[in-house]
Amino acid sequence: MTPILATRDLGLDIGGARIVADVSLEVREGEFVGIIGPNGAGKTTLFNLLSGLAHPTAGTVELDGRDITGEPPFRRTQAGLGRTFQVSSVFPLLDVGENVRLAAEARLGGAFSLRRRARRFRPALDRAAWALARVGLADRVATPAGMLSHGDKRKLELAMLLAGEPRVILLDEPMAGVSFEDVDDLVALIASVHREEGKTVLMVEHRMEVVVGLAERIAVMHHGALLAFDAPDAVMANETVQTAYLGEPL
Ligand SMILES: Nc1ncnc2c1ncn2[C@@H]1O[C@H](COP(=O)(O)OP(=O)(O)OP(=O)(O)O)[C@@H](O)[C@H]1O
Repeated sequence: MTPILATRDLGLDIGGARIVADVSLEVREGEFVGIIGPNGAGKTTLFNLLSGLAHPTAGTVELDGRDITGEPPFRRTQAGLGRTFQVSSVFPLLDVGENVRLAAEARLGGAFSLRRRARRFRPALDRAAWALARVGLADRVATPAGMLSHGDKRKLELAMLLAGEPRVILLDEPMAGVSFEDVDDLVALIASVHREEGKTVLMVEHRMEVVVGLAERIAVMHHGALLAFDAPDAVMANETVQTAYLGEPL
């Protein structure tokens, strides 16, 4: 079966430095892939290459078997590739509902408009309402996004992503900055989005215990290269991976 997302010998050199090197991976439709690796391993850069924010100096990116390497980010979003960022990307002064509506409108191809009358763009509103309910924020619709807790901001970002109806979602450290007591809640939400909405998920996450609990396969990056890409048990038993982490417990 054609992988839903694939990279072939993907590489990025900047000023002679090898940031991403020869990364070839195939992700199956509906799969949950965790991406781990030490700071500076190239995980976010890989996401930038997948989402079109960075252009590779070698190799290709394919979505549904189609080469999208030369396509800009918005075309990839329209083709079903959505992502979140390591740093929260909500509009803090807009309320929760407006944040999600703008995300839904962007996907439906409407021009951004905060003043658009509701009835003129019903589909975006409906989709936004569905996405907010899906992440459990329906009762916060009128709250300015900047006033949400970190955990709820992450849920809002997930709602903004879901409003765009992606088939593949790239989550860049979705638990970053979230307080300890909110992590379980967010992990459960991400797991249910994967399971119940049938989304293909790639998630960068530092905490190994979180990745192992969610991912069907784990990609380990080190110095820009893919060190291993396998089931969690196999990755944890992999000597090269253990050596790369210099004895850090995985
Ligand atoms: N545009 C750029 N110019 C120069 N160096 C860059 C650029 N983008 C990334 N790098 C470098 O490439 C390396 C990989 O960065 P990247 O942010 O992808 O790592 P990461 O695995 O996501 O790290 P972290 O876990 O800290 O977020 C880092 O050393 C970074 O400084």
